[in-house]
Amino acid sequence: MSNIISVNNLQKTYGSFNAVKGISFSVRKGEIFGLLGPNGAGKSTTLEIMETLRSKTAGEVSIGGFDLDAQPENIKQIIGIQLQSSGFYMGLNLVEQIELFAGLYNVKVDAMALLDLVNLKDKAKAQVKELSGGQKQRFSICTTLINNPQVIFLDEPTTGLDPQARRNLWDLIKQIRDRGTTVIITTHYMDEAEILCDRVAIIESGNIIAIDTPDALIDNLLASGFQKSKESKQANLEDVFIHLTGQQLRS
Ligand SMILES: Nc1ncnc2c1ncn2[C@@H]1O[C@H](COP(=O)(O)OP(=O)(O)OP(=O)(O)O)[C@@H](O)[C@H]1O
Repeated sequence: MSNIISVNNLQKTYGSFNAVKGISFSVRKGEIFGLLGPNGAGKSTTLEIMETLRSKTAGEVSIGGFDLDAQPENIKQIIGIQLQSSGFYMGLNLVEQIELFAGLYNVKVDAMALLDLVNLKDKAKAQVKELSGGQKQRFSICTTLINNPQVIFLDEPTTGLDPQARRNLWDLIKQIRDRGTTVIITTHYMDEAEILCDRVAIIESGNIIAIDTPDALIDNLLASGFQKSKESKQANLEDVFIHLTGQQLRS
């Protein structure tokens, strides 16, 4: 698989504080790539630099063959960025929001088809403030797709969602990947990363300390002699919750 993103020796300092300390990684076309790490590790900073929303201190970034320093406008054309609720316009319904963004991108979209993809067709005439948390997240992911991007960036997309809404969102993100879009995601949830991500980079204090498939990282840990102190059960409380509250998609 060819690389669609390449980051080389990326650094970011805020005053005298080194938030990102010279990280390098590549993202393959069509994969879901996770940036994992504790609070303050530098995930959002890295993501926002790639999204052209934040300046970098040093290093090179290329996306879709375009150089971040020389061709940021070309990069903007081929990426999709997730807006938070505050980025939406009051008083417009979902279809109108999509059409507004499409106008800004100067592209034509089938708003209903996009809403159908994220299972929000029945909310077409609703306003963002009338959506549940999970529906808001699905709509915000929907808006990343308006310009038919090659890469989308999702910053902690499932934070605050209930287990079913999270699983629905995972299915949606996989569906988007399966359509050929590369997905970069940050998350604090390791179960999410394990299920969703093709590869992950673990960032700590501005450095990448591991990068691989979740499977390979787990196998490496086991090969080092790691053992859990307690045998784990075949199901957990989340399985109980999902089983009791039903698997159907919430609307
Ligand atoms: N605008 C800023 N000015 C100064 N320091 C900043 C700024 N933005 C981020 N930082 C610092 O840079 C470090 C990395 O922040 P960043 O938001 O990238 O971390 P993160 O891994 O996304 O964390 P979280 O998981 O909490 O979102 C943190 O120590 C943060 O305090």
